[in-house]
Amino acid sequence: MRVVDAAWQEWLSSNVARGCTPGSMVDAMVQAGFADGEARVAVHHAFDRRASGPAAPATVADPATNPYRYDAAPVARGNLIHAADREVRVLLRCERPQLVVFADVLSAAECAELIERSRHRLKRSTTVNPLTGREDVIRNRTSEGVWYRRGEDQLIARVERRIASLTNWPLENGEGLQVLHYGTSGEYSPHFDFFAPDQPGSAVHTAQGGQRVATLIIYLNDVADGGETVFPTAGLSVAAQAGGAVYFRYMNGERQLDPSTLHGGAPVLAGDKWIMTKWMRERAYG
Ligand SMILES: O=C(O)CCC(=O)C(=O)O
Ligand SMILES: [Fe+2]
Repeated sequence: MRVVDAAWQEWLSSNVARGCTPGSMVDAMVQAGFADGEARVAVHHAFDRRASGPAAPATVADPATNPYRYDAAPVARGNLIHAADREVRVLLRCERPQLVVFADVLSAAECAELIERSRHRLKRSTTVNPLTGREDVIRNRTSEGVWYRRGEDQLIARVERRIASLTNWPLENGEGLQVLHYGTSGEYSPHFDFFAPDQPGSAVHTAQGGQRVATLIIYLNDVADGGETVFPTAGLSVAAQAGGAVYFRYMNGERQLDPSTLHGGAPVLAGDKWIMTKWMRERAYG
């Protein structure tokens, strides 16, 4: 008979913090050799502990006074990651900021289908107003987008399962996928994907699912010139190549937010650019 030792306690609290469901945790413990009743009690207590202590407030790290501590990212190690139904190649890993570039997340046919089905649904993109929390159309984000509900159809559901496996983050913690289109000269100036903790408008967005913790941007076409995803603080840019993707993680287990994940979409200099983005939350979303 197994006992809930310190290592299991640690496992329980980190899975509660990651937003796992009680059922999936009980199943995992039973598979590891715990009796069903015992697993249920341990999981129940782990959720109680979280309910009794408020989570530390999220804070933006400061390189001078409070540097970001890089804990282990959930993405698996290795050069090839088995992501549900597809083998995905790793092209580059960066530790500071925590970033991984992938090839072949989507097939050419999947990219083409996602572009075609999005083309007629596009709307001018908005940006969250940090003061009000409302979505505003602003000049520094010249793109058009469409949101897909989670699991909206078979293709979206399959891609979401693949992304959850690739990023090793629960599917339920993901926002709906967003497809974005930039025409020639379209761009998105540098910004953070997390909600600024000190801005009153952020509470509206974090009320459900908590903070954003990581982003996966998938490129749906090859951009003829320009349109890289740029990380100005890190001095890094990722070229848009159909089926490839960039993952970056900006919140650690202590709820620090990494300012070196500042990023944007560089102006498209020739042709157009299509991307699909998955934002991941601390807890179940939607
Ligand atoms: O267009 C890009 O490469 C970046 C897009 C982005 O940062 C976003 O949608 O949040
Ligand atoms: Fe972004």
